[in-house]
Amino acid sequence: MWRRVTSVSHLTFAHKSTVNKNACTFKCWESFTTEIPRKEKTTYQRAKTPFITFVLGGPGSGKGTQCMKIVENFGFTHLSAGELLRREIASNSADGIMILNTIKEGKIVPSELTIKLIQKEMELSDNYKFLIDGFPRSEDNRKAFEQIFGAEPDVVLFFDCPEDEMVKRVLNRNQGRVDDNIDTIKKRLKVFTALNLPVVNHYLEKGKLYKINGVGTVDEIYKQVHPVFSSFHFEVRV
Ligand SMILES: Nc1ncnc2c1ncn2[C@@H]1O[C@H](COP(=O)(O)OP(=O)(O)OP(=O)(O)O)[C@@H](O)[C@H]1O
Ligand SMILES: Nc1ccn([C@H]2C[C@H](O)[C@@H](COP(=O)(O)O)O2)c(=O)n1
Ligand SMILES: [Mg+2]
Repeated sequence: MWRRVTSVSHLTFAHKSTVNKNACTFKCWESFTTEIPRKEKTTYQRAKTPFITFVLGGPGSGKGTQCMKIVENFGFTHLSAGELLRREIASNSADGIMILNTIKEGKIVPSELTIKLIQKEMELSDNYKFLIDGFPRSEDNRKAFEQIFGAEPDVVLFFDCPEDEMVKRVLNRNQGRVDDNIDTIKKRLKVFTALNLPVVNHYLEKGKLYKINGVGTVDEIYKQVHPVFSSFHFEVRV
């Protein structure tokens, strides 16, 4: 079952909170068993209504891991903003050096650039269901997306995970990422608290946020994620 929760005090983490105190009255769906309120019977179909899910959470909170399971079960196309940026670095494009330096510093790449990469992938895809992982990372990302796409996400997943667990996972990841070192992780966590939590709160206000407890095994966490999507009516691809 999903219940609407009214307190966001648990979002303050170890840092000084940027959470809006008024957020206490906002809507947020938090799971405690597997039942979930039925959504309106909108049918999502390519060329008519793209179904957009933003996937938020701190570094190492498990966004990419859970996205793989959503793809397997619901046929979404997974677009990781970080992965698109890393691909851009690898392609030696004109922006590559700037992106690399920004990522090394744990900072956020200019919104227009990231959105351009996301938009290109969406246009190349014949799918209509998208997981946009690691985006929006800031209010600037969010506003620029809404302005350029003229659309808001249908669902926002937020993986809520303690910092010590996130640090442990990132340091054990072993994928050769330039930002998986303790100095950059500390910077990424600060940026997450300062810039990403306001985005989380924005979607909390809008009643679009599904807060997932990011602690547990991959399967335990996915048990909270699955009912979010099984409550929607996706049409068979045309
Ligand atoms: N529930 C879990 N328990 C233990 N380890 C996990 C869990 N989920 C993911 N991991 C591992 O933790 C690491 C980080 O996970 P993942 O890459 O999915 O995080 P992320 O949120 O996408 O991070 P980033 O924002 O840095 O890309 C990976 O090595 C992954 O295998
Ligand atoms: N919207 C985004 C997403 C990512 N980045 C940069 C900064 C992140 O630290 C890095 C890695 O992203 P991740 O793979 O952890 O999602 O990519 C950004 O600037 N803007
Ligand atoms: Mg990731």
